[in-house]
Amino acid sequence: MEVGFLGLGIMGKAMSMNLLRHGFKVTVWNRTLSKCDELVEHGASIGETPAAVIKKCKYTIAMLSDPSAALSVVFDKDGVLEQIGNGKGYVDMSTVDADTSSKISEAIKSKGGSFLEAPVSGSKKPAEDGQLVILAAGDKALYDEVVPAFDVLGKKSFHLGEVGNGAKMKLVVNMIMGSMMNAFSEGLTLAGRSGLNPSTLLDVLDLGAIANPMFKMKGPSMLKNNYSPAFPLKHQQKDMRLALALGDENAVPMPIAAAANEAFKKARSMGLGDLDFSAVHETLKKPDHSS
Ligand SMILES: NC(=O)C1=CN([C@@H]2O[C@H](COP(=O)(O)OP(=O)(O)OC[C@H]3O[C@@H](n4cnc5c(N)ncnc54)[C@H](OP(=O)(O)O)[C@@H]3O)[C@@H](O)[C@H]2O)C=CC1
Ligand SMILES: O=CCCC(=O)O
Repeated sequence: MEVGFLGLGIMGKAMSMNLLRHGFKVTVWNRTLSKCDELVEHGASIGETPAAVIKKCKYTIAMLSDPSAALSVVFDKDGVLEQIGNGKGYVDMSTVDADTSSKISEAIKSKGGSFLEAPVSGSKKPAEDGQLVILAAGDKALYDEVVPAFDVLGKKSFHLGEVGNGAKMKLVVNMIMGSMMNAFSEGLTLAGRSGLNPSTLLDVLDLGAIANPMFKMKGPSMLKNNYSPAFPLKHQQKDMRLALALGDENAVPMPIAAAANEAFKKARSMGLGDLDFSAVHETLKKPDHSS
């Protein structure tokens, strides 16, 4: 199967590498074109623009940072819309809001192409290992056609109905995750400041009812102040912002998510946006008055 891939950031690189490893022919494009080189070393071809990738491939996947990137790649000069048409499918796996996804869907369909949104749960390691959870919605015929790619990228894929449902599901999941990360950070800090060993807290948590893979994976590196990015904090804050907007639309009070969003904003203001989202932990540290 031949696929195009637009966006080779942390996730896009791991996902396209995985497709290549499983025998897919992959044509890649990235805004910073030099990021294509490593993929080419592993057998990928390069498309000079998103339009060139769409022209070459029957199916194209996108994995871009945010709504403005997702819209730009479709609507701008040399973008997806210039070459999409009958018999071509576009699968946007970026995390965006339902409105953005619907705008892209309408534009693609108006040119005769088919569209699927398919954001994912799971981070860098699951992307490398093909263990993502795929939250697809939109054209069911396209979904059925790209299942072989989803089977390589993920451990499970859902088709959630009409366009927008995948985006909403993803935002709800990440809203919960961002709130949990803040509670976890507060707990680690409280343990340390009140004279407990935070490492022992990790062991206790892991044996109880709130044990989860995120605490287990992130806890030890947070205690070492290691925030090497798997899921960049700026993207987590974008997801909190979009989830809060969904809460506004539906009149759902979300005081916990709102507080978590403020903490992620504070972390961004401290210059931590490109670090892992667990760097929100740094917002709780005492300022250093030693100098
Ligand atoms: N990292 C993670 O754990 C997960 C991330 N996600 C979501 O997946 C998406 C990608 O995340 P991730 O790979 O971590 O992000 P990165 O920041 O690593 O990569 C972002 C990608 O978007 C591209 N991009 C940004 N702005 C534009 C633009 N205006 N026009 C064209 N391309 C642009 C970047 O290009 P360039 O290289 O030129 O900057 C890069 O390829 C996001 O929506 C994120 O929320 C979902 C699940 C997990
Ligand atoms: O959007 C990012 C999700 C990260 C994860 O599910 O571990």
